[in-house]
Amino acid sequence: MEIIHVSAECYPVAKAGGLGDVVGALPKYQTAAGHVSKVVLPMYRTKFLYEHQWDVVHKSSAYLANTWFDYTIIKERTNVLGFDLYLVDIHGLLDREKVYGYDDDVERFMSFQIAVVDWIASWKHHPDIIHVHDHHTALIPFMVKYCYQYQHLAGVPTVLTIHNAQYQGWIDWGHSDYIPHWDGWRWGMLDWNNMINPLAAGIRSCWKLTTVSWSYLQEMRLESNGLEALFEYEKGKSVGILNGIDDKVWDPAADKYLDHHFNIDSLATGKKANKDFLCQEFGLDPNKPLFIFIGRLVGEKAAELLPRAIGDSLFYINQRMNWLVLGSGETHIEWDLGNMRHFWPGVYNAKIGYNEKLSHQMYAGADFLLMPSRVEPCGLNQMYAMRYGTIPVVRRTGGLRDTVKDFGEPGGYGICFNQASIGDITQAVYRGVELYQDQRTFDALRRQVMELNFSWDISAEQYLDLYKSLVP
Ligand SMILES: Nc1ncnc2c1ncn2[C@@H]1O[C@H](COP(=O)(O)OP(=O)(O)O[C@H]2O[C@H](CO)[C@@H](O)[C@H](O)[C@H]2O)[C@@H](O)[C@H]1O
Repeated sequence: MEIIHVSAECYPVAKAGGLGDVVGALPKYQTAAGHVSKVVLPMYRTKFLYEHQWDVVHKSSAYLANTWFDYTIIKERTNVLGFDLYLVDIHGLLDREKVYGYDDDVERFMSFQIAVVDWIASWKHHPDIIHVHDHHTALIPFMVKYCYQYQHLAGVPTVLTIHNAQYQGWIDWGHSDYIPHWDGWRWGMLDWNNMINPLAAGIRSCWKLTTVSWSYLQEMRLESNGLEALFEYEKGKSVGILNGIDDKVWDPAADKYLDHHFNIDSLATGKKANKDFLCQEFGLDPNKPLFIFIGRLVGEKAAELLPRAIGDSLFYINQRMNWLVLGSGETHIEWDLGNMRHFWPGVYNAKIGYNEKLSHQMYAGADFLLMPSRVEPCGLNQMYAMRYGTIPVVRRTGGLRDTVKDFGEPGGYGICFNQASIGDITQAVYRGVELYQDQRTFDALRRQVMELNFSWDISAEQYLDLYKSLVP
């Protein structure tokens, strides 16, 4: 089967969060299973671009409204990632250093999608599946169905995976001409609350809709930033498939970012060596349990609760733990978390920014990982943490609910709580501190989480079954 993934991110080419991890891993597993899985993403100016060799495979032009733009498709020469990787170069629009965050993001991702469809439309054959991810690529299912010039692609099955329904890519109706000439009777497929809503258009136009956990699929019908009724309406074509993790990249026995490798047999010494390193680097106490947070500092992750929750847990639990935070996001949260370093020297530290290497070192060296998320479609951090013998402390929501079971329940191994509140977080931290004192139980749980299998093998199979149901 030939599958084309179209995405804004793909690790290690360009990653801003979990989307990059998924698109960097799933195609690898699909290719290993004997399929042709291709990834197409914008050509940003990233390190990966300059460190690899590329061949030009297609050059053409298209319109964005009344503006004619040239695009070039280049392909990585050696298949270094384990699948075919294509980048779309649109000079002046896509060739920037960051993935998102520019004033013209609408124009950037619109022209990217047009170029991708225009390129696929020029092929002599049709791919079996076009698989798009999140709102940046969600207009593609609409375009192949309803844009006159791409009508011959209308029979190609499209799958939309929603990694995060909070962001929908809203476009003003004044820019409806950004979409190549389309069947005007279909305006209702694009509209949601008097705006063009690319995510809503993708949900309506795609053949199958998937989300990255079963629980998130249910939750979206109740809370999805305005699209609740649509998810309810389209439930017949919706499926929840839990993300996996790339167990080659995330392997404590071979992780290229770690100085001290370990496996389940050397868990105690390996974790200690990594923890000692972190504590030394960040001026923390290696004899106390180390709690970490890694992620985007935004409301969805309940990140604005962190300063109070960390402060309260240090105060009320008598500084019987250390904290290390890695993240970037809203400025006031960054500022609060950075500033706290002066109040809690020796037990708290934070690195504000994005740092892939440090994130691996933290999963390896920590005792507990906190995820108090308000919304968590799947969550990868908790799975990475467990693979590195770190106990997850999570709010019961979305994929966190599906992957972590409280150690108080039969067969459980993590710490779970219900509310994204200071009280619930502090209480959960207290349970962690107490658990750490009971070294036998704590060690047994660390072994248990390391043995859990979150590999992509199972989920990749589920995607293939879904594709097969669409291909004649
Ligand atoms: N400052 C920083 N420095 C280094 N690394 C950092 C970092 N901040 C985040 N990361 C990394 O980014 C990834 C975050 O992945 P998540 O899945 O937890 O969240 P995200 O909300 O981005 O993804 C969305 O898509 C994914 C994929 O489907 C869903 O799992 C998730 O629930 C959904 O919100 C992890 O690899 C993490 O280590």
